[in-house]
Amino acid sequence: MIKVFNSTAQLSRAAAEIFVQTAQEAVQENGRFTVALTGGSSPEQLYKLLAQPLYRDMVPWEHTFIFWGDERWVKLTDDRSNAKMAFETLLHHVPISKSHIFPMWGEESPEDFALIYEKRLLNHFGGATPQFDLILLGMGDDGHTASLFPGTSVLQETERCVQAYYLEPQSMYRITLTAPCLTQAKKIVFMTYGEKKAKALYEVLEGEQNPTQYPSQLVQPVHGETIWLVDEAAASKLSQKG
Ligand SMILES: O=C(O)[C@H](O)[C@@H](O)[C@H](O)[C@H](O)COP(=O)(O)O
Repeated sequence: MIKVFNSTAQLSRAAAEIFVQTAQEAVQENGRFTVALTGGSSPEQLYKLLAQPLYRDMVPWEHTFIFWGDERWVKLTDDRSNAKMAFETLLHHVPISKSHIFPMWGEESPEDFALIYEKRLLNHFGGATPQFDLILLGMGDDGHTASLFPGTSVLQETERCVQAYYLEPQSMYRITLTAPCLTQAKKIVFMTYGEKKAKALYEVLEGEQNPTQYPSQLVQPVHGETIWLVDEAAASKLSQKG
């Protein structure tokens, strides 16, 4: 499903409403809400909205569990950290227990921590395949999502749920949920806006199947649904506009 908005404010409000509704339904059905946050700049408005009383007071934070879809392998105090951004815009401002928040970073090596995070996920899901109630994602102007970047070997992963690898172009380690893990989600929401994303969004949604070049194409939920929240600029090359 693709929803096109004429402003990022409207797009972020729609994302906040989906977050609240999904959280309430998950807690009603299963007693808890497990969500993976995205990094980058696209979700910042959403996180700030969720920290405002209007939305904050509708989320069952005491039954909410926060993971991440990916992370840059930098300290949590580093401005490039996805977790730092989420704490500053959202998590420091809502009544959620620190024991319910699982930053995707540790003192171990990135490869060792990927194994630790994977075990943490499996424990959270009782040893079964992790199935998030909601995964928030962004998309880069090259069509990457989470830290699934074009042409990287992590795109071929079929078993592991979490992988860490050195991303040459950015000269940094990245750690990410893999495609097999993302596709198990019950609901995936992409937030993508800006003219710079238009070509990649067209290629991902309407172009040839080419997930190595456009990794966002890998995110096809097995059981769940994908909702693309986009603005008019990003949707400018699409024929089908929701
Ligand atoms: O760690 C990250 O950078 C994100 O997880 C990444 O996948 C992001 O969602 C896209 O790069 C889009 O980034 P923007 O929202 O800043 O355009």
